[in-house]
Amino acid sequence: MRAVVMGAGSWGTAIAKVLVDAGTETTIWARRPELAERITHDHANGDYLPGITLPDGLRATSSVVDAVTGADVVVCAVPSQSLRANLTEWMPHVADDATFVSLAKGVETSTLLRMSEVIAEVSGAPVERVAVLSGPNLAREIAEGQPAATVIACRDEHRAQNLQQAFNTGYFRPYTNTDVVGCEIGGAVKNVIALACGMASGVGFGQNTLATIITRGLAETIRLAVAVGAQIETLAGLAGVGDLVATCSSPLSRNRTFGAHLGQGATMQEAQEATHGQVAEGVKSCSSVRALAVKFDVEMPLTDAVHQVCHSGLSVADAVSSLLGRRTKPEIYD
Ligand SMILES: NC(=O)c1ccc[n+]([C@@H]2O[C@H](COP(=O)([O-])OP(=O)(O)OC[C@H]3O[C@@H](n4cnc5c(N)ncnc54)[C@H](O)[C@@H]3O)[C@@H](O)[C@H]2O)c1
Ligand SMILES: O=P(O)(O)OC[C@H](O)CO
Repeated sequence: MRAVVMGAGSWGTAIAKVLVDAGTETTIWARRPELAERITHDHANGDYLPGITLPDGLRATSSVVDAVTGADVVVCAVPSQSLRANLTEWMPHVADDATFVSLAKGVETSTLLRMSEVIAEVSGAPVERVAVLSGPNLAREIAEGQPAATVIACRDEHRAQNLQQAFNTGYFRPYTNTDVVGCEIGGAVKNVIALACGMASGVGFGQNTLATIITRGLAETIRLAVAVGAQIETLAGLAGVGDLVATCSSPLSRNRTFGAHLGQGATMQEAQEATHGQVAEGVKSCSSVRALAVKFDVEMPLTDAVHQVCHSGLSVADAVSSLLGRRTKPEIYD
């Protein structure tokens, strides 16, 4: 199996290292030629993963044709909102029977499509050739070889099992799942909930508040996921609660960090600047997740609040008051 990782940011680079460590022949595509050079010659990607030594076996290129030609597995490692444009550019060079793996955690704002749906639409591939990799996987920890597990979801179980072998190392353990919808909704919504946790910690609230946001965030994630067609068990797994806890708790999370700046009183622009323009997917996906909730008639108060803070100028303090001022209700309802 020959894999190509399209995108040499934090997660693309870490997952390319995983693939090589798993014994899979791997190329990584970087947009900038100088970055491809550095990965090839210095075995480093200091912009995204400073201090990490990449394996000698990892080949890097900035040529799309060179990267994609002959690849059996195309790993899509660019941000959600730019996946469509990037993939459109790559497609003329992708093999007819290639398998796609999406790493992106988001919902397209212009169409409300999940990333696997965007890939199927742009590539014309049947959904059985599109997989998703998602779990509690902060790139830096994986690149350091810290133990973690993930989920590889594909409607074609046999394809998921082949991918499982291609990504399996002594420190990175993939489980298979056929519930692509559950994994994708879990991955997209946890970024929004991590923004809320960041806001709370930025304000100075403690663990009770964070646990409340994580738990109620999981409740609204499950409501949406099930409405869209997911299995509830998936949300109790690595791509649901696992990723939610990791992202909401870790200072390494870009979404949580972005939210923390807002909680400390920064404007959106100041938060962007403070996080050096790094991609916090939830900032855009809170709009598309909220729109999906409206479409499926699902109540998502935390997502609503994050959306209003990020896009309607609501202050974090007013968002807190409005969340706590809602009518009281049972913990469990449909
Ligand atoms: N970083 C993590 O810990 C992590 C872990 C799991 C999943 N993810 C998900 O993986 C996806 C990629 O994340 P990442 O951390 O590698 O992001 P990143 O910002 O570190 O890197 C993004 C890569 O995409 C490239 N790119 C191509 N077109 C782009 C465009 N139009 N705008 C911006 N970048 C463009 C960039 O050059 C860069 O190489 C995201 O959806 C993220 O949610 C990230
Ligand atoms: O840094 P974040 O917030 O994009 O989160 C990274 C990963 O998705 C964690 O699994």
